[in-house]
Amino acid sequence: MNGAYSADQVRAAERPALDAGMGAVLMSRAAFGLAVAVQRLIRQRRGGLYGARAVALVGKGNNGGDGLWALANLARRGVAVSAVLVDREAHAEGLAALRAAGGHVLSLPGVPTGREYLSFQDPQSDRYSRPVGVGEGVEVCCRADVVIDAILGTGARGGLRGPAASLVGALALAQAGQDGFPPVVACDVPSGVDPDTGEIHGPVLYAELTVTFAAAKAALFLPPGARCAGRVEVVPIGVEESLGEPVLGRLDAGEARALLPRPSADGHKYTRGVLGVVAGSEEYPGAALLACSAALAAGAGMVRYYGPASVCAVINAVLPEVVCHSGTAVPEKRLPGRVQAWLLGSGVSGDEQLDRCRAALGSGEPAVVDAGALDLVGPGTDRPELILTPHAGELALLLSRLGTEWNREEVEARSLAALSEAVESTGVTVLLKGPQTLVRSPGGLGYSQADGTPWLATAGSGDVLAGVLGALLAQAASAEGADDDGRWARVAALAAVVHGRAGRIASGEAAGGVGRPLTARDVAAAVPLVWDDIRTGR
Ligand SMILES: NC(=O)C1=CN([C@@H]2O[C@H](COP(=O)(O)OP(=O)(O)OC[C@H]3O[C@@H](n4cnc5c(N)ncnc54)[C@H](OP(=O)(O)O)[C@@H]3O)[C@@H](O)[C@H]2O)[C@@H](O)CC1
Ligand SMILES: [K+]
Repeated sequence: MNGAYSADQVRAAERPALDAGMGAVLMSRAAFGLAVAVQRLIRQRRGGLYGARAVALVGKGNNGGDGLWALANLARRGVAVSAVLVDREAHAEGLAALRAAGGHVLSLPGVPTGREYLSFQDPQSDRYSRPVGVGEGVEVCCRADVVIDAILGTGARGGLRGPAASLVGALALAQAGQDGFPPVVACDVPSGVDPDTGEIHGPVLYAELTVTFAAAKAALFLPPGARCAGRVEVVPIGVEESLGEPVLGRLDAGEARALLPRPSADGHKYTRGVLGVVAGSEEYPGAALLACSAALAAGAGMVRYYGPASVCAVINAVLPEVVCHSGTAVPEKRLPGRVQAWLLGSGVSGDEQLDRCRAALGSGEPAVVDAGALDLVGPGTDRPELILTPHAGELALLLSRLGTEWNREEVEARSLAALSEAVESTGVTVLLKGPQTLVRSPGGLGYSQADGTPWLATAGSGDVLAGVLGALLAQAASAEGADDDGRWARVAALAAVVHGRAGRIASGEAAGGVGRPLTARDVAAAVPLVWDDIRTGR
């Protein structure tokens, strides 16, 4: 499985090698991997390295050291390279290597440029670094073929400060406003992003590629930081065996393939999982239709629908496979018919549907709790088999109801903290919808999935996800074994994979296209194709 690790975990894994005096070896492996990735990018853009220009923004620590060594490597291959020093110190050996390879050294205002600075780095040198203002720093970057962001890595605490913040702030404006801004390659993590939480404090550059060492850092899996990271490439540096368990997992195609349910030869519709759906309302019948079609498409053995007679009529006109029950819920009584799992809340409104949701929740089976039913889950519920599926705004409302004031923007800015608080307060599993879908349950590993496409942000898409998750939950609940702490989070992560991939199929991206608009119905229709698509392991 792909996993993401905290800065402390990576530091601990590096410790034995550092104690054995291998720090320089680790850095040379990291810098070499970074240089190779940058060369590849330059070749894609210009065909060759000759005449190309690379600039690195260089901080005071080892992240800056990686950038300096990578520039030295690029200089030896004919690339014209410059380092822009943004702090009062720089990695001494890296700086010496860059100078020896013929690289230029520029420093920002507030960064010493005179002999006292150089004497700290290189007592023999009579060369001064050239002072540049923020404006010239921006121009130098804009003329480059690639900008390497090597200001802060796993040693970052808080956002960029001082000269670095001024330069990155100005570059971020240029990047936002200028089509021809060169691609940015982030060294280990985008500077300004907290490596453990993905939170962004202050200015930050959007990278096309992040080259990260030993393993992905948690920030590369967590919004909003992950959105600044672009594509992520992991460069092994020889400490990977010591990393231990990741803090966040990501199901890859192979694992998703192994987890996707398949019917057994002697199975029947009941052993394949019966899903009870309380969704939609007279006001929003479409949510019920989408949820039921997605559940059928994701392989539920049978779908029972519970709701108003008018919605039952709509469903049966389009989906004759669904067994509909229009009776109202009697307090304290089970809804009729056996099910292995529930999908509750998508598009529900009115007391009748909420009573049905309450009755279903009281029955003890696992359930997807979406939209209108989220209000039914309170503090200390302590049922990991309930999977809540809020978006950022709904999670903010849930947390506020549980006792801490949050708004949507705060959830988006601190998504891991928000998710963790919801899980800890309620004791249920939570799937936070978004470009990176985050999942956590009270026990076991959390997940971050990024399988979809921006085209999925369309009305009804959440109802389809809820239907897929409901069907997978019913199938997981009726399957033998796999009764471990992590099963609920794993099912939720798998649903995110299926939904995301169905979106990429419906948008044409899975077949190599550039993407096209889709409807939630298109996504539901593409769900069964995921079983084939995932077999190719792409
Ligand atoms: N260890 C190894 O063997 C290997 C490490 N590798 C590489 O090293 C990177 C980690 O290096 P690192 O530990 O030197 O930290 P790094 O991120 O460069 O920060 C440096 C200093 O910046 C400062 N600082 C902090 N926050 C700040 C802020 N907001 N604004 C301004 N300054 C701030 C803070 O100093 P302080 O301010 O506390 O004096 C901090 O000490 C890692 O990401 C990878 O790229 C690879 O080569 C593989 C081998
Ligand atoms: K960086």
